[in-house]
Amino acid sequence: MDEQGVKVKNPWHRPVVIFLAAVIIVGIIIMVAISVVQNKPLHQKYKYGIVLDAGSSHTSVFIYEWPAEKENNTGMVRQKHTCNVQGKGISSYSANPQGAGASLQECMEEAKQKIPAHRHPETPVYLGATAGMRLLRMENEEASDKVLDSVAHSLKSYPFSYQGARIISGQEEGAFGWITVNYLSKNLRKPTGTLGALDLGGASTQITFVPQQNIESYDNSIDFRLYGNDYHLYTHSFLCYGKDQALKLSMGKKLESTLKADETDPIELRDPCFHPGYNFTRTVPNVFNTPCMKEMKLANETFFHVGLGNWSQCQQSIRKVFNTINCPYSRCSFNGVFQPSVYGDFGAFSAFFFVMDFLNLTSDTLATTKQKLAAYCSTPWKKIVENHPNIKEKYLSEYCFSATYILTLLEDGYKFTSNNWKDIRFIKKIGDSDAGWTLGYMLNLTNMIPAEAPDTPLMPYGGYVTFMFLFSLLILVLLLLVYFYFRRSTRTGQKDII
Ligand SMILES: Nc1nc2c(ncn2[C@@H]2O[C@H](COP(=O)(O)OP(=O)(O)OP(=O)(O)O)[C@@H](O)[C@H]2O)c(=O)[nH]1
Ligand SMILES: [Ca+2]
Repeated sequence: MDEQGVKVKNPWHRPVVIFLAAVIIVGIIIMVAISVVQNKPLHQKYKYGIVLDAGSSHTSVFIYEWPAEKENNTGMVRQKHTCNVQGKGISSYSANPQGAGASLQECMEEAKQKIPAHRHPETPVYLGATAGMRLLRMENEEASDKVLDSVAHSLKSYPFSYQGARIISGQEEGAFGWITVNYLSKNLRKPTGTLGALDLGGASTQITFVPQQNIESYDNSIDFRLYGNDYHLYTHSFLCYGKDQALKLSMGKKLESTLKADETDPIELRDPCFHPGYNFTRTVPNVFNTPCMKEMKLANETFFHVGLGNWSQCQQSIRKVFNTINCPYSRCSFNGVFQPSVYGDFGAFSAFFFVMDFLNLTSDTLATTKQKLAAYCSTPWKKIVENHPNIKEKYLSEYCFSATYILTLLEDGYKFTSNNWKDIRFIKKIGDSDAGWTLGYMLNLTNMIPAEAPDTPLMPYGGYVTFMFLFSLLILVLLLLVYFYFRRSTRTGQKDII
């Protein structure tokens, strides 16, 4: 047979094959491109929320953002921006309530810049005040109402959706801190354990965790149903046991035992919680100007606060602020408050972190922590100042007291031991969001954590794209294999004929 006859029989004519292959490849590219583009999350569409944390020592403004179509998924809300309000907390404006509202202006203007204008009207803004305002309300309810009115008036003047300014309860503060850390750690939709929350503020401190034992007091129990799981939480907030109020309590006790009411000479308060060589003149009313203590009338208006730098004596003096005598339950932390045994891992944030991080004590054993702290406390004040020229002296002078207070609170108060000390993680942030009550508060008020788990798509977006890609690749490989197979068999046929 001649060559022409063979050519006519060959169905795999080159141009046709190239054309077909090109069409298939282009088809596959289009298919993958469409699947990517069509299913891409619309990440331009973000929603926003603003929460003001009006703490006892200062106010912070938190701006959160989340993809509009994924608001019910855990871990989707993230902190976009924070702004620290200049000056002290809003409770310090009791004598000048208008000043409280005015103090928020700078940070609220910043919020206007950070959030796209077309989202302003739908962006909720909440203000929650904590222990500083709880104390002011105890002292002077009219003044605390005026301060709240002032901040409410100020917040309403912005183009956001004002949702209220109120004093949150200690239970809320503890529970929302727990929700925040577990939401950010993505613990809430998994069967794994949860993270307890330890928050140390200036005026109060909170402990919240899922206990193994029964909760014997109604006030300390709080229930949540989140993403289809039930959580039975233990929580307690100790008013007056934030680190600033605890310092006053501790100094007040020392003053009471040192000073006599008829004393007229300038007197010295020799304090083991401050560095040797530290000497500062303080006024007596400045220690007792808190509803956390009974006022003490003293002849002296001022006293010399003199440091001794003795860690173990400091701990002895701090123990006196915890009352461990009366416990009407099977077990207590202190001051007659029920507490089950601490259980599981804990995230310890705010001042727990600031203090332990500054002293490099976030990852030591309890014994090493104590040794290092003892050495730090006995370091002369002059040397401490030399070593840290850029830190405010007020903060710097208090680290020995604060860290000793933290150890005593955790060990003697909450009953952590050297065995479970490693379960405490000193943290500031999880991902890029701060640990604190504000995120949990917003998630709760915007119903962003549903009680039941939302339906999930059959396949996640990433899995879908990968599947489409691999499947297309498989088709291409098969086509190529078929092509080469036929080409070979055609050639073999030609040879046979020749
Ligand atoms: N060393 C140090 N201390 C800080 C820092 N920020 C805040 N503090 C102090 O740490 C303590 C606790 O601060 P926060 O957690 O902000 O307390 P708060 O929210 O104002 O107080 P509460 O209303 O009791 O929660 C206060 O005594 C603050 O003065 C910091 O960056 N470094
Ligand atoms: Ca706080």
